[in-house]
Amino acid sequence: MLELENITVRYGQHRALEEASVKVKEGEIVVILGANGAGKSTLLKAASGICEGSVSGSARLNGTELIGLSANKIVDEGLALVPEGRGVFPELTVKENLTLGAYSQRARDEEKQNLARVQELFPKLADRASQIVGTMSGGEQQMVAIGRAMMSNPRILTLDEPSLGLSPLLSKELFANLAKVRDLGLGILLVEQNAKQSLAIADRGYLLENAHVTHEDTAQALISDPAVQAAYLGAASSNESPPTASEPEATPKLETPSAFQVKPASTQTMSADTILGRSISDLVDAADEASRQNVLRPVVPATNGKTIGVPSDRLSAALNEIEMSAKRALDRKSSARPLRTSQSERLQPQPIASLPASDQKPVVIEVYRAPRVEVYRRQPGSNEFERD
Ligand SMILES: Nc1ncnc2c1ncn2[C@@H]1O[C@H](COP(=O)(O)OP(=O)(O)OP(=O)(O)O)[C@@H](O)[C@H]1O
Repeated sequence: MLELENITVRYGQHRALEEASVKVKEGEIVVILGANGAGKSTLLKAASGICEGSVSGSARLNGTELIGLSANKIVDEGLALVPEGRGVFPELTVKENLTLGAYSQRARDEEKQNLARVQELFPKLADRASQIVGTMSGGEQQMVAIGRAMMSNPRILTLDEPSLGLSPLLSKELFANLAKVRDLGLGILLVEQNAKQSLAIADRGYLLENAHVTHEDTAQALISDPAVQAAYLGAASSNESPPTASEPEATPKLETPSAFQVKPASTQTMSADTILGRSISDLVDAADEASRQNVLRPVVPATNGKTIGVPSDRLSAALNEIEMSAKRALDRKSSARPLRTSQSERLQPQPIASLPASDQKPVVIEVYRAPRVEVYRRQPGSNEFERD
């Protein structure tokens, strides 16, 4: 059993996780739900020994303390992580990726049996053993990532948002595969934004909000909880009935993969002012005054009551840049074409070649998924968006 107890993580002054406690038994799927920035990835990284922040608390796997061990040693103990973004080697073949997963001491002796188990679970990985992973579809690459983690012969498999970027159909296949992995007797700790599909296969779940575990229950109870429905299952905005635990979801009606996904906004969004500890306009005023006096002055109060000096030239340069960007955006807007009105026109991506000369730049759509920014580009003449 994996027992995470009172895990606290700080990145400098920022508390990303506060006394979080989570348990996962072998043979069960546990899902952690939470808004962007709640601390979900941090919890998985802390348990796996790859967290960049300072970690305290206890993470025991079948009684062995993991905190303080190296990442390799933790894999040796039987905890494997499939990181966000998969972490496969795209230039290597499927077989090479799987073999690399068996580097740990506990896996080397049983490499053959583990490979057979992975290939039985994912027959496609046997059929495509010599395919270069970078040429595979997103869903297939996710299969390789899970297969690679399973090659380390883990007791507990942790996965960070495995369905990210997958079409509804591929996500469905992924969750069905995770249920099969659980049925082999492995414990699965799953961090997911796709609450609906993950709760449908999970046994239990935790809610992580603003660095704290705020609720823990069976998957079925979470599905029926009106607060969970409103925050994570979109109950308020849809007439769909929530899924039933342990029953795979019906085939989604929408079979066309979307060009990109925007994650649901956090219900616990913090204002920039709160994070900075001072209002933005206050900072701008301070930068203004500092640049007039051309002196170095402390402008950002730290949470410990002291102040952090920010060179006035750097701050005003940054603010100038923000202001210039805003002006450029306004200029673009004022010279833009008249708005099109028909629904079908609005849904059609505008071919770049037909735009006026002033608009002949690649279209950039920024999708905010706090605290990160994902940039999607559409090349001239193409209707496809590519993530940077
Ligand atoms: N290496 C780091 N240095 C500084 N702050 C970090 C670092 N990694 C994460 N954080 C911060 O810690 C908080 C929790 O981040 P984390 O990635 O764990 O959130 P999350 O719940 O997984 O979010 P998401 O769903 O967006 O991936 C965020 O405020 C994030 O900005």
